[in-house]
Amino acid sequence: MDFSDKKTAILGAGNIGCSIANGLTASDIFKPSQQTLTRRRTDKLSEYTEKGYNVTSDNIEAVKNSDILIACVEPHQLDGLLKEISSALNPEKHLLISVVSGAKISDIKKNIPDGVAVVRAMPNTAIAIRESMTCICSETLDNGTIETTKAIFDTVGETLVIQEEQMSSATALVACGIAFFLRAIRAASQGGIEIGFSSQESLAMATQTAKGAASLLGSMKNHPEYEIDRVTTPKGCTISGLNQMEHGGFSSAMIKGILTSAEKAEKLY
Ligand SMILES: NC(=O)C1=CN([C@@H]2O[C@H](COP(=O)(O)OP(=O)(O)OC[C@H]3O[C@@H](n4cnc5c(N)ncnc54)[C@H](OP(=O)(O)O)[C@@H]3O)[C@@H](O)[C@H]2O)C=CC1
Ligand SMILES: O=C(O)[C@@H]1CCC=N1
Repeated sequence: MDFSDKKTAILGAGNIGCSIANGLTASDIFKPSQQTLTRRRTDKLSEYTEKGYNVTSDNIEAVKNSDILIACVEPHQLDGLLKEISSALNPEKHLLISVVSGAKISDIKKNIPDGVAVVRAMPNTAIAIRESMTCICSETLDNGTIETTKAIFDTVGETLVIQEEQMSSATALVACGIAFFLRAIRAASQGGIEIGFSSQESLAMATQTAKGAASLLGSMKNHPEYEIDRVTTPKGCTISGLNQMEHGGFSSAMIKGILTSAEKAEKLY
């Protein structure tokens, strides 16, 4: 899909908003000059002004100058943003993509004019380096909005179209998930320090090992346990370490954390 004559507005350019902007620029699908970033404290976006993005605190101006709007404010800020931009929304022109956790399409539609296309997307911060997993949903699958949204997010990682009922689960597994795996890498590097590596060495070793594990699954398409079986030499040290981790609740802690995050995501808006 060609977006060369389209413009985007990231409404609420904080952590995920700026990550999306960086990813879209890295993918070359939108140049910085095609992207407007908004937030109230625009001084915090000076590096983006320098890179050629349009930066403003005026959401209405951003909406009027753009085709694809990506709402990236915190859940409690969403209604205020939508009420503010409502009069500038044009059903013939705009596609509104919300990455806001917990806010359903029906919630969003209450605050905007009839006919404006609304899609929800749930990316993660690895979108900045085009390695996101992004889950997408819309009310209807036949109006082209999913295709457009997918075409955009396909350039910055993998995408999966899901039912809206699964969106809070996707938030936990995909969006929060980045933090969970980062914590696992930190724990591994702390273990590495205890067995004799410097902090720097240990983090580099844990990071590359985690990357290798993820790439193995991505390339070989095997189940993790199949790849684990190839590491656990009988009577060896890997199975001793794995079993010790399971006695400490490793898998259980990850599963319970994901359940807790999914429950919280459902209640965020
Ligand atoms: N962080 C993540 O990894 C992910 C977050 N999400 C969702 O994305 C949303 C944003 O999260 P996150 O980036 O972490 O939060 P941040 O607080 O970092 O970003 C929100 C931004 O919105 C700006 N903002 C608030 N009100 C307005 C307004 N009226 N007009 C314009 N800008 C406004 C804030 O800046 P200022 O105060 O200067 O206006 C801030 O920079 C949340 O709904 C979250 O659930 C989804 C997926 C992943
Ligand atoms: O922590 C949060 O609520 C947001 C949603 C997913 C990632 N960050």
